[in-house]
Amino acid sequence: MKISGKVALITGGAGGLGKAFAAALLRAKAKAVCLVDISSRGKEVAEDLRLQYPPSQVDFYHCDVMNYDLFKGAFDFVQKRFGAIDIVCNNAGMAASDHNVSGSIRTLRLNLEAVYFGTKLGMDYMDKESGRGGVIINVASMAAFLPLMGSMCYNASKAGVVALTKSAGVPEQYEMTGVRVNALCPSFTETPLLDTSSGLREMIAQLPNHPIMSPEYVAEGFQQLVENEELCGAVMRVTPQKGIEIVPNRRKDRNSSSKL
Ligand SMILES: NC(=O)C1=CN([C@@H]2O[C@H](COP(=O)(O)OP(=O)(O)OC[C@H]3O[C@@H](n4cnc5c(N)ncnc54)[C@H](O)[C@@H]3O)[C@@H](O)[C@H]2O)C=CC1
Ligand SMILES: CC/C=C\CC(=O)/C=C/C=C\C=C\C=C\[C@@H](O)[C@@H](O)C/C=C\CCC(=O)O
Repeated sequence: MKISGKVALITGGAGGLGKAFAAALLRAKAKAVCLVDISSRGKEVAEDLRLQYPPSQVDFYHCDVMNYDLFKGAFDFVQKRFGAIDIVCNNAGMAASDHNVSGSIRTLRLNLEAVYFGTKLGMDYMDKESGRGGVIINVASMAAFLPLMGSMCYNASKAGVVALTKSAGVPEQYEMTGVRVNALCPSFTETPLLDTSSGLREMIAQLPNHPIMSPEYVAEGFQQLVENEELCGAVMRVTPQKGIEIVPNRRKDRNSSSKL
């Protein structure tokens, strides 16, 4: 998809990766980006981006994406204001350690349930019937494949996002909807999330050859998932060791008559 002139909705847009994704779209001349976040910090982030990237429009919509009706309100707002939605990024996320039961349940709800809401809403608003097609990027993590110790629900939520995305992005579905759905799986990235779990930075520092990536580098992968029309149901890993790579899709190696 050519980004120029397009309209995007990014959840968790007040945070590290969400802001970097918004900036990447704005540099590529998106018409408008709406940052959807529970933190009122999003207002200043939107203001900052608006000043940096005229004449693109940048809005902030305050919303808890774990509430389906409130989240739908964000889609209605963007649709009404700009006439269409082309790009949805389900990025809002959190991490809690295993001993924190309520935090772990909230992690599953925000990182997986709300990504389901955003994927369903993205399809409802962008499919060929109500919209003009589009692309959904769901932010998972390398933790989907290489679990972080002490973060069962975080790891499970991210593995769930990968499975959910592959399901939503099967080619047969894309033919009907015109909406591509892809997953982005970064390794450790320099954002405020790394300061929410005690001892996490120390643990990362002890890993051999494990530099923390910049949000701007991860945003390069994000931009490829938006732009490359070949990618649907794709899972992209972004790591300092291997760079930006697409996880091979086994379906392609199978007999073409198989639906599995
Ligand atoms: N930083 C890292 O090392 C990695 C992060 N990720 C994923 O990237 C995504 C973005 O995280 P970061 O930018 O790193 O963290 P962050 O903490 O900077 O950003 C998360 C954003 O989500 C927002 N948010 C939290 N609860 C919300 C809710 N109920 N409704 C709406 N917004 C809500 C926060 O206010 C915040 O702005 C997350 O899904 C995270 O799991 C994946 C791999 C590595
Ligand atoms: C608690 C939340 C904290 C951080 C956010 C997050 O999502 C962290 C990611 C966790 C795991 C990252 C693992 C990263 C591994 C890579 O850097 C490489 O070591 C892996 C490279 C290739 C993989 C080879 C393979 O498949 O085995």
